[in-house]
Amino acid sequence: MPLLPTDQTLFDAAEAVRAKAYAPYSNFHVGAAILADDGKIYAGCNVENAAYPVGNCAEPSAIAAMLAGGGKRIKRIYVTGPGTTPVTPCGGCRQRIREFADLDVEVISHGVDGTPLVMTLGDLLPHSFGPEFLGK
Ligand SMILES: O=c1ccn([C@H]2C[C@H](O)[C@@H](CO)O2)c(=O)[nH]1
Ligand SMILES: [Zn+2]
Repeated sequence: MPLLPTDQTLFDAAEAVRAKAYAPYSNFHVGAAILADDGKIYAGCNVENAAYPVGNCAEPSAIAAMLAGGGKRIKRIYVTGPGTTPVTPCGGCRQRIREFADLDVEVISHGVDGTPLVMTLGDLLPHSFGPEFLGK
């Protein structure tokens, strides 16, 4: 199946930033593109480090870009990676997305050549802990 047509712009943004990923250690380049509540698209890539554990994923880069650019909430997020297998956010990133998205927000993942996998944040992170537990 081809891309969901209305998501072409988000996919293109994820792919454009994926080309800028700094991933010399894994050679696994990831891009993330957020459609935010302000209607803008914010993108980020993974940034690895010689001290492996301090590298970061694409999703927090995109979240940081959103906040820096004035967006506050994630309305939709696209994650792209190499190959044909959808790249779903890692566990830590699911929690990071949780901070800024409602549980019905769709997280769309796929490799550049693959079929999109559309899941809600609630599907990806069931029974989750979030800001409302702390009164936010
Ligand atoms: O959803 C994901 C999964 C992995 N990575 C990155 C982390 C690391 O740089 C590389 C290999 O795990 O891919 C992301 O950016 N996002
Ligand atoms: Zn991650």
